[in-house]
Amino acid sequence: EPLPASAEQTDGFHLVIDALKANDVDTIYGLVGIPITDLARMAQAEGLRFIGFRHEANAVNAAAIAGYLTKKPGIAMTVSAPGFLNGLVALANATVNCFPMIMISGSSEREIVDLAQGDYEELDQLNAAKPYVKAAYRINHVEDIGIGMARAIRAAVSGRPGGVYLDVPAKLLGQAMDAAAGKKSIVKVVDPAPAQVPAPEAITRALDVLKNAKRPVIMLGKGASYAQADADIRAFVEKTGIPYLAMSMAKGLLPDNHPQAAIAARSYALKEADCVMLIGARLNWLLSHGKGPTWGGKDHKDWADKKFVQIDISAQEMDSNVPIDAPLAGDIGSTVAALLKEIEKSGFNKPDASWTGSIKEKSDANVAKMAKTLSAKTSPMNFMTALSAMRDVLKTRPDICLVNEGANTLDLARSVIDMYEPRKRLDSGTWGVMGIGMGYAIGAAVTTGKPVVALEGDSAFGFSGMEVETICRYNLPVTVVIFNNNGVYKGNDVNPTGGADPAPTVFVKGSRYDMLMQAFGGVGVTANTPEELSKALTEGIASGKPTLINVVIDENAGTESGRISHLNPQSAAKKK
Ligand SMILES: Cc1ncc(Cn2c(C)c(CCOP(=O)(O)OP(=O)(O)O)sc2=O)c(N)n1
Repeated sequence: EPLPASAEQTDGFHLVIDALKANDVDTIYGLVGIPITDLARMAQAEGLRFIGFRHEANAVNAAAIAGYLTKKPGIAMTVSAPGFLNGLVALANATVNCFPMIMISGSSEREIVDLAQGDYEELDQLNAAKPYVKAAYRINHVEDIGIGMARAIRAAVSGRPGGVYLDVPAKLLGQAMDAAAGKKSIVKVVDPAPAQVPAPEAITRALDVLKNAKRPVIMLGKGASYAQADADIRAFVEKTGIPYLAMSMAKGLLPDNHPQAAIAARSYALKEADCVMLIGARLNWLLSHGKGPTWGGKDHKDWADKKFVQIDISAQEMDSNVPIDAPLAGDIGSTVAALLKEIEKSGFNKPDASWTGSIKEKSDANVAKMAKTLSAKTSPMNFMTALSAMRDVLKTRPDICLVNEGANTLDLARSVIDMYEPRKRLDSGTWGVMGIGMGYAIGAAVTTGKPVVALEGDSAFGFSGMEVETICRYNLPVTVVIFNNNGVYKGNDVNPTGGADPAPTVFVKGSRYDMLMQAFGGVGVTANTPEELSKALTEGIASGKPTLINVVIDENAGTESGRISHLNPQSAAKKK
């Protein structure tokens, strides 16, 4: 006999799922266990996709990149304490990179945690998360699930996007309430990321600074990619005629072979520019903090005499490193639209051909120099000869995502492999973190439904390599390419003591990563030549099957820490 409608009950399990579905969430990335296993099963039964991982960090990385690609918060789910802590690194990375996501973790009961009475996986997760996330919330009562999820969603995507921690005590899931009241408590968030339009006077000021510049340059950051204002950003670059640079994840916003691309003349452009316009790019370590020799300054503290225009959604970002002459606090889409409108009205004279011509000259010279290195025949392959083969294959598929991490593998691929469409290059980003590879590859494959290529240094791959089983389990169209030079950075290091142990930076020689993929039913290939690499990569992409290409790279190739070796501290005490 069905219960009368008024007596019908719902509970925390169902309301968490209802709240996610009401806000168009269709995928959860996670790793089950107490207390979320049934939540995952019920979510799946109610039509959500639950992608189960082998380590929480990779699940959270997948959710983070899904957030970056869709502008909707990626959703990750972990168990309490150790599962939560495993995911926290990737949640912090999402926050640093401004990727919108929510990590929902089961947690212990407050009354036991607060008396430190030793609960199962006891940890004060809410407070442990706070320093590393944009916002952290706990829901204690079943009737608050709707508003709590709404808060988390809005916190993740509004303003500067970031990682949000949502703490769900085990008891909450079992709490029951009247079904009708439960339905009423679900909140569909209205306009979660409202436009933030800059003040008209800020628009005028910025255009004045740009119009008075003799040698302006635009720097596009991943915030510009994230904005999904691709047509307006392209129109702004082309209408102003200003040469532009792109940070690694902004590559492809305009095609890398665009006539105004200054990427191949980056050092010249940054040194010689008298005005730099930052669009969704922060002046952090990746841009030498906007000062010093990179920017034409005498020493690393010297603020070269340049004018800066900066678009950032956070007003507080301005003057972070050097004074900003024309701050534009607003979302990039609204701000670029307002700049275009003003240019329509008041016009804009393109920079003098002496400036754009000098950049083109430098670019062409550098491209010619690189072409020589790329066309060299080497055996075994080095990074550049392998990248040359990859570049030619990937050029035929501008629509697929390239995930990239490593040291030399990251730095060199960034300059060799051109991107032609926005949001296709997904890499170690702001933190230069290793371990994003398989998580990002899975998140991108699930989100886009298209083939993904993950180009990995062999050490970088090791951080998330077990997820090749996850890739096979869901039969994802991911081709993992490992540049195998037998070690962290290079493979030729020796134990300084002369002892039998391997040097801290080397791995087993001749390792066969391809067999790892075969172990789970995927396709594994070893490539010793550019031809073998091209063939395997073309077939991997076309097959849509999980594929791993173990690329044999000269162990003497590359430099320690790639292009950031200068960040290593030097020992002052020389051992006798
Ligand atoms: C989480 C984490 N651990 C360690 C590092 C340090 N690190 C490490 C360990 C790298 C791997 C370099 O080795 P690789 O084999 O992946 O790269 P190449 O062979 O391309 O140089 S790059 C780098 O900055 C890091 N960035 N992030």
